[in-house]
Parts: sequence; C-alpha cells; structure tokens
Amino acid sequence: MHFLRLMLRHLAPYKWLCVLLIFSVCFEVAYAVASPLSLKYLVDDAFTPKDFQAFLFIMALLFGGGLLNIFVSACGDYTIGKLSGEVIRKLRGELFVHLQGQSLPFYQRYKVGDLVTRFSMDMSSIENVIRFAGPMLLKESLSTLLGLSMLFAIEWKLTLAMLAGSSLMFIGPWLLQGRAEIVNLNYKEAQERFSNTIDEMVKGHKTIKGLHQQLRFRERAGKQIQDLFSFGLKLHVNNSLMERLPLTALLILNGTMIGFGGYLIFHDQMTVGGFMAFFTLFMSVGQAGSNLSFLIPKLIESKISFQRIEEIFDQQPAVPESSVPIELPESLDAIRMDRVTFGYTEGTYQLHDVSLRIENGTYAAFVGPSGSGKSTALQLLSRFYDPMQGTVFIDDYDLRVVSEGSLRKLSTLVSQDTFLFNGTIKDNLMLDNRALTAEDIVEAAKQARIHDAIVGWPAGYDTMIHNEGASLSGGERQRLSIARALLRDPKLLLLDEVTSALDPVTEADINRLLQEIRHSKTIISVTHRLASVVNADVIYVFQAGRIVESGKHEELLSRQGLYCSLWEKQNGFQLSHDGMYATVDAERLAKLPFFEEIAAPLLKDVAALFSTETCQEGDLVVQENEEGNKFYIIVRGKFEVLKHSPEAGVKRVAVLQDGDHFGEIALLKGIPRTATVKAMGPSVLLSVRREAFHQLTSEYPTILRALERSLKLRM
Ligand SMILES: Nc1ncnc2c1ncn2[C@@H]1O[C@H](COP(=O)(O)OP(=O)(O)OP(=O)(O)O)[C@@H](O)[C@H]1O
Repeated sequence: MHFLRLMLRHLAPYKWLCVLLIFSVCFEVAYAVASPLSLKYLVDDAFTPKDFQAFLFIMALLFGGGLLNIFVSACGDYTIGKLSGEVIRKLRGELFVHLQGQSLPFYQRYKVGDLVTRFSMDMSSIENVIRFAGPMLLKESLSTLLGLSMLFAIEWKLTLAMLAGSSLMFIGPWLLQGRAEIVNLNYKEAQERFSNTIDEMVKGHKTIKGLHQQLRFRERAGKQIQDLFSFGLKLHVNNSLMERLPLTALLILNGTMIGFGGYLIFHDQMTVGGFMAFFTLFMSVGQAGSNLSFLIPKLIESKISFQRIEEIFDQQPAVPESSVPIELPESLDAIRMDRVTFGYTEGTYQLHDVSLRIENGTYAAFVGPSGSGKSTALQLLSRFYDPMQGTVFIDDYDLRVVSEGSLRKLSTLVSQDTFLFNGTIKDNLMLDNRALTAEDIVEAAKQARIHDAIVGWPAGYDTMIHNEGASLSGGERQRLSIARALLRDPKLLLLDEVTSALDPVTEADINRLLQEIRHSKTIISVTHRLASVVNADVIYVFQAGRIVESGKHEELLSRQGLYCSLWEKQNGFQLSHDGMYATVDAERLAKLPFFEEIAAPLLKDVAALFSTETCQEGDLVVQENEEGNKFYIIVRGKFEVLKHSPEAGVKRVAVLQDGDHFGEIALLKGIPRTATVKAMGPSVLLSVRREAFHQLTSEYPTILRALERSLKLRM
C-alpha cells in the first residue's frame, strides 16, 4: 500500500496524462475482450444459420473497432512515454537538488557508488515500472475483470470452477514475495558495494600500487563479484519460480476447462459456439492473469528502488538553511567564535570551548600539531558544520541564520583537497561568472604563479581537465584553486595548507602574494609551516582541540611555550631555492634527544653526513617489514605513518611534518621497519645511511655509545 501511495504521489502532478492513459487502456481492453465474444455470434448467429448479412455486420464491427483500437493504442503509447519521462525527469531533478542541499556528514555516510547506483539502477527500475509494468498492471487487471464478467455471462458454472482453480496461479508468487524482496535488496546492496570498490580503485590506483595492495583489492572485488553472482542467481531462480508456477497452474486449468466444458456440451447445457467463445476468452483471461504474475518481480524490484530513493529524500541536511535567511552585507567587521565545542560524531570532540575574534583586514594564522583541530575550526568558520555548543558569528550574525549564498559570496575556502571540474582551465577559473574578462583570468593566474605553466600547454587556457585534474601535479592543482579563489574576490579568504604542495620558490611567491593582498581582505590561513606566519597579525596555536596560545610571532616566541618548541623544531635547516638541496645545523641536531650528549664539533661531522632526498605525493620512503638502513629528518612536507594489520587493513597511525624525524634505530642496527612512511605531498628530507654513520662512529666511538644509551632509554 505504501508503495502504491508513493507511486500515486509521483503521478499526481500529471492528472491529465493519467486520464488519457486510463482511457486508452480501457479501450484496448474492451476491444480485446469483445473480439473473442464475436466468435460466439459468428458461429451461432452467422455460420450455423448461414446468415451472410449477419456475417458482414459482425466483420464490419470487428474491422472498424480494430482501426480505432490501433489509433487509441498509439496515443496510449505516446502518453506512457511522456508520463514516465516526466516522472523520472522530475524525480531525478528533485533528487539532484536534494543531494546538493546535503551537508558534509551526508557525503561521508553515502559513498559515490551508493548514490550512482540509486541514480542509475534504481531510477531505471522506477522508469520501467511506470513505462511498462504500471500500464500493463492496469491493462491486465482490467482484462481479467472484464473477461471474467463475460465468462460468467457465457457460462457461470464453468467460470466458477475455473475461478476456484485460478487461486493456484497466485499461491506461488504470494509465498515467494517476502524472499524475493530480501534477495532483491541484497542484490542492489551488492551492486553498491562493487561500485564503491571500483570508485576507490580508480581514485586510489596510485596508493594501491604504491602500498602494494592490489591483492587485497582483488580479493575484496573477487568476494563482491562472487556476492553479485550468488545474489544474482538467487534473484533469477526466485523470479523464474514466480513466473513459472502460475504457468503450470494455467495448464492444469486448461485441462479442467476442456473436461468440464465437454461435459456441459454433451448434456446440452452449452452450445459449441459458446464453448469456443469461452475457450478463447478464457485463454486471453488466463494470459492476462499470467502476465500479472510476470509483473510481480518487476513490481517488487521497483518497490525496493522506490524505498531506496525515498531513504535519500528522508535525509535532512545537518547544516540547514534558516527558514528566514539573513543576507550578509558585502563587507565585514569581524568574524568570531564564541565558546565553540564541536565533534564530528556524537561523543567525540575535535574542538573544545574555542573562542577567537578576527578583525576585518587581519591576516590570522592557525598553527599547531597535526590533528589539533585547525582545519576543523576553519570548516566551522565556513559553515560546513555547525558547532555542537557555542556560536560562530560574522559581525553580529550567527552563521546559522545567514543565507548560504551571501556567506559563499563573502568568503571562499581554499582547502588542501583541491577539486577541479571536468572542463577547460578557463571554465574552471571562471565558473559561472560571465562578467570576468580574459585579462582578469590571466591576471589571477599570474598572481597564483600558474600562468606560465598554462601557456606552456598546447591548448593553453583551453586545455581540458579530465578525471578531477589527475593529469596535473598537486602544485598545479593547488595554484589553479588559488587563482579560482582570487577571481571570486572574497572579503574573507580561508586557506587550508594551501602551500603544502608547492615547491619553496612558488611557496615564497604565494606568501608574497598574500602579503600584497592582506590589507584588502581578511585572511585566515591554516599552516604547519611557521616560517610563513611570522608576519601574521595574530597567530592562534591549537593543541588537542583548544587554543593554547595566541599573539604575534615575537610574543609567542618569548613565551617559550608550544609555539616556541614548534618553531625550534622547524629551524636550523637551509634549503636551496629550487628545493633540491638541504642542510642541517649542528645546533639543530643537538636538539634531537639521541644526539644531545654528543659534543658540538662532532655533531658538525654528523651534519655533513646527511644527504638531500626529494619525494612526491604517494612516494613510500620507508616500507613496513623491510630492513631499515637510513635515518630521516623532514625538512619540509607531510608524511603519514601507516601500519598494516590483518583485521583493519592499512591504517594511518600518525602524521609527521617539518622538523619531525623517523627511522633512527636504523643507525644502530638493520632491524625491519615497524611501519610504512608515505609522502602526502612534495617533500624534502635529509637522510643518513648506517654505513656512512658507522665510518664516523668507528673514528669517534663516543658518538656510538651516546647514541646507544639514549636509544635504550627511549625504547
Ligand atoms: N570528517 C571527519 N570525520 C571524523 N573525524 C575527523 C574528520 N576530519 C577530521 N577529523 C579528525 O579531527 C581531528 C582534527 O582534525 P583537523 O584536520 O581539524 O586537524 P588539523 O590540526 O588541521 O590537522 P592537519 O594539520 O593534519 O590537517 C583529527 O583527529 C582528525 O582525525
């Protein structure tokens, strides 16, 4: 019933098309039922008495009715096409808009495959039901009802006998329906899971290869393909049984009809013409009945599809637009957080009681260790999430009551995960702003230091971007997204690690650009590279979801707190302009716990042993279980530390960044690495090999002893 209500709700806006469809179906059915009846009159009133006039009259009626039937059926076919097309068009459009209105948590819950399957498979199963199964259901039900009343008129006893036997036709489908629904749902979910695997495999092909996870993916896909096979087989067997059982029942009924009909003729209770008409009509009613049972699997499939699409429609955005949204003015005085607490999921908190105020025209920076909540704070300032407690204000407007359109016009977020649309470079830069001129675009591209690269490509600004920009380097994608943000000319520019994928020269250029535009905008920049925030008007230092320090660079250094220790960790390195050659000071090495006992002159020799290594996003510096023979210090860049376990697969256990070090045990012995270390973007490392280190320690055994002592303490 719920399914019928859903279906009627979607058909309701097209009343006239429905009326036209019902009319054409009724006409077709009436003609189909009347045709076999003509046999009775042909045999009993024209052939047996040899009445030619009556014969001509019946033939004329049949022929005229036939022509009219063809015309009405053609109109009916057009109506069905239009009706199903309109319903699906509306449904697709509404679902699309509904998806756009959803917030980030929705997109974390539903994966690409889930949504694509609903848009493709489920929509076509609904389209099928409206285009074929629905009209057929109407037609065959009417044919059955009308045919049955005619059969009663011809011979009620025989009809009653047949009717009693007909219940056999529906017992099978009735018994199998519950199982059919479950199998159908299982099959659809298996399709979703497989689509998600394909999506992950395409997007993560580099990582899968890099971490040598092909086998795991093949096993996962193999299992899912096996599921598709088993559920598909069950579905097929179930559907076939639902279709075949009524046909078997129909055969039994035919035998009954011939036996009982013959008995009535032999006892003069029925004419031969009447029996012929009854037989033909019964066959067509039987056909209609079995057609109805053929429809059952299709109806069950579309019922599940309707439910799956309704499930999406039932999802409400976690960050809803206010019912009376306020338009923000075109300029802003300040943006602030007032005692904001937030967690991505119930019971977890990524921000605790955070308060801050950033005045118009300020260049503010959020810094702190990885995972301390900097990006989360930025997401709340852009209202991608709402706080659990506390409020985010722009001027004195709570972001929850502000119209999304005016907020997006005022502020633009450039994040670490740049997304480029399939289209040309120009389309990606202009988006929907037709007012932009070619000069504006070139100017922004120059500012973002991407113009030279673009004009170097054969098609220049008309170069097509495919596959979300996978053919471009991380730095190129990042610079394009900066240019795109500049073209929107926002008053509030929110930057999340925008220079992390850039080489030192481009990074310096972008930092210079930010200095140039900082007075015409409010800029909030999340970064882990402290050298880029020394000029900031205010720096907020995050730790475990709280702001633990704030102020200018010099003030924070003098406090000797977390900022100061992060600063010291990142200092003491020199990097050439092209980012290809780095060195480390002996003073910086002395800050490493296992080198602290070693005298300064000896550390100078240790520093000279380091050589520079550069790597790109996805490169594996260290692989779990492989023998280690190098120690690394990160000069710039971000690395994730991954560990593999049979239960959880590959899991990120830490993120390392500028100034962090790893693999020091390899300096003493070549034991297997306990984790994999993978570059999250272009990076520069300093490394020293155990063999080189041993040459030095054989000259100065004190170094070796000091190192052994401090590593023993640490382990
Ligand atoms: N969408 C999410 N769902 C659940 N947890 C999340 C989500 N995004 C981030 N987190 C978690 O929230 C915490 C804070 O993350 P956030 O990205 O804000 O930190 P960050 O200081 O910006 O770190 P980084 O410099 O590494 O980006 C981390 O523990 C992270 O794993």
